[in-house]
Amino acid sequence: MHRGIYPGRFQPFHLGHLNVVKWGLERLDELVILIGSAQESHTLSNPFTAGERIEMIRRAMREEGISGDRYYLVPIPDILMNNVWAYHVKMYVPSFEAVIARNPLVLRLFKEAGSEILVPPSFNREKYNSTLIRKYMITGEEWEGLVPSEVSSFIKSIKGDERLREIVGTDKR
Ligand SMILES: Nc1ncnc2c1ncn2[C@@H]1O[C@H](COP(=O)(O)OP(=O)(O)OP(=O)(O)O)[C@@H](O)[C@H]1O
Ligand SMILES: NC(=O)c1ccc[n+]([C@@H]2O[C@H](COP(=O)(O)O)[C@@H](O)[C@H]2O)c1
Repeated sequence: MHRGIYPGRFQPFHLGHLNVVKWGLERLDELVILIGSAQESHTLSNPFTAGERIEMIRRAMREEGISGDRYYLVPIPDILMNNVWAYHVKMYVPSFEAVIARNPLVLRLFKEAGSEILVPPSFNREKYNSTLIRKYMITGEEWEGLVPSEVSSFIKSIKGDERLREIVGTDKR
């Protein structure tokens, strides 16, 4: 069994993330999708709760035909000590050998903790990045095509784009 973890904030989960998951599952038997900053929600950088992120990712996996036997979803709150974060993560997830990331801090911390490092390619990063998607939700530009369709319908069902506009004060109601 070759298992890996894929940490991210997934605010929201987009098509770049989905491509990374598929890339990871071609190389690993199982993937733990680690929902980081799980304590965060209702802010400009982190509008969605951990529970909402779990739901959007599960729907995206189902839409893509990825079996629940191949992945876990584990939310983990941040801690104040980077030096022990990799060990903190190990306490909450099934045992793993590999880490998938492009985030330099995440790569550094797991390299120091002795994990195997897998760096995926950048999948259309200029389009597929959550900061841009959150910006489009605020300005009203088309963001729906940048996320799996199950993610856009879920976000609309919870009025997530409206929440973001209210948080930044651009919603005029
Ligand atoms: N389009 C992409 N292609 C490949 N890797 C990606 C892509 N987008 C994000 N990643 C990687 O996935 C991991 C989790 O990403 P994260 O949840 O921070 O998304 P993000 O789009 O970078 O979000 P934000 O803009 O809010 O920081 C990180 O290692 C990040 O580098
Ligand atoms: N000290 C810590 O708690 C610590 C350290 C490094 C990364 N993380 C988390 O890992 C996740 C990494 O994901 P991103 O690549 O989306 O930033 C984030 O949620 C980040 O906060 C936490």
